[in-house]
Amino acid sequence: MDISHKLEELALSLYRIDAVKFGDFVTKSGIKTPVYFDLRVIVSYPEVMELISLLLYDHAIKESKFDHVCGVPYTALPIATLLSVKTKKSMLMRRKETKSYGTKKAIEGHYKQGEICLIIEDVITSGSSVMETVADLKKEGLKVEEAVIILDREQGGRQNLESNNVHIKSLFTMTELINILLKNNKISKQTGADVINYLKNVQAPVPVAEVDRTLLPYEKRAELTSNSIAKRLFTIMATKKTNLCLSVDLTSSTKILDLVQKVGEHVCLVKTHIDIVEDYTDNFIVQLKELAQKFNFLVLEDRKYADIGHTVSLQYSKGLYNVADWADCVTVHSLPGEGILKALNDSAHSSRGVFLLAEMSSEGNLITPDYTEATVKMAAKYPELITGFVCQKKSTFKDPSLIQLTPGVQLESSKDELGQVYNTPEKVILENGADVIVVGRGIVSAKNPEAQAVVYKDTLWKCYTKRVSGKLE
Ligand SMILES: O=c1ccn([C@@H]2O[C@H](COP(=O)(O)O)[C@@H](O)[C@H]2O)c(=O)[nH]1
Repeated sequence: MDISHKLEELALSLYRIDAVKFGDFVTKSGIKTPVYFDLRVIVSYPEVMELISLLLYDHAIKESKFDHVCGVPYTALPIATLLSVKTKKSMLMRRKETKSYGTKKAIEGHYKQGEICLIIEDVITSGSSVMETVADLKKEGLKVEEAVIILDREQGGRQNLESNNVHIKSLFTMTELINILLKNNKISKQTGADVINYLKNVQAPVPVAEVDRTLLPYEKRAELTSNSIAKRLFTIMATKKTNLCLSVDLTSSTKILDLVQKVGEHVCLVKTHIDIVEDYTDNFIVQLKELAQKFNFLVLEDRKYADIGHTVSLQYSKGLYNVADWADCVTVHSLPGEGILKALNDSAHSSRGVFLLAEMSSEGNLITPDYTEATVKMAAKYPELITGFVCQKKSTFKDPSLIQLTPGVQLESSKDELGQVYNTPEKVILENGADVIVVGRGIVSAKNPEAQAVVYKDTLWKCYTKRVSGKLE
């Protein structure tokens, strides 16, 4: 087969069926782009599916050694199916949805530990979707050495994956595809130039050490992170225009569900202390997760794990509460050392995250600046696990891909009788760098919690927009 001729045929087919579009688009995380790929449409064109599988086979996988293929959900699933049939290698399927409370596996299909799985994907941008699939396969003891891709958007995905020891073969880079369309007069020189300029801009690395993370909008920070929960949380905040986390510190499951039903639309995150719920049942979690889906918020279990790794892995995934099954993220102390992160990294589903406690809001707490610094250093080794820090100061960390979760917030500065220190929204967002703001009793104990949640939401969002627009006094 004349590969370059066939690749040209595929590029033109993708253009013809509208899998490649040019114009003013906004990505899921709010970034403007002049080109958009939607390869979901290929399932309506069997001749294009056939050409893709032929090219992937001939160009990318004929020489590869593997026991299974696994498509990244969802667009790549039918392509993986065709390649499984063509290569006579079995297919594995990764569930993208959260497991339904302990019954379903993340990877479906028959396999043995140590076998090699080849990944199939349609388009890579940062490579994070491929990495999520790789992480789940590796947790099952499978080896993943290679991913074959139709289109590489040249936005860091190849480098990210190669640095995680996943070798990439793609049919096209974005530049190669644009050049074919230009050569065949499908797009104007101006459109081609717009795409190339866009690529130059997005490829310019963000100098992490120099950037002031607090001036970047959540949309941009969603693009920078490799942590799947941080990406979702940044995106939810940008979409729902709220950075309010409700700390639902009530002891009755009915009261919790009732409050969350009322304020769910105003929050990006609901924080639980599951061990204070007096009438806990699995059905309570089912209902909480239904509300999370309905109102598009994530759930943080503020368990503040602080034991040796082995014990924490049991506390996290066993026992009455089975936190690993339902909490999108959990809080963890760094005090016991790295073993606690190793344990969670091994037992956590790839779409789970950790907020590490680097500072606390309570008066007289024993955390020192050295402890905080060591905590931040420890987190850097686990980028896929760490969503951010529970902390109080802007200077605690620099990385814009991580989230600052700040508790101890009420509309007026004050203290409670047990040493909790409250700062105002202005102080924590504009001065202290908070990204997600935890409010408990400020809402829960209000006469009208729903109305008070709206007041907090609006005040907090106003401070954030002031911060990113650079209009700081
Ligand atoms: O340093 C910390 C870490 C966690 N928390 C938790 O946040 C909420 C705050 O509730 P309020 O009613 O707004 O005081 C609570 O669940 C704490 O466990 C914190 O306060 N400080």
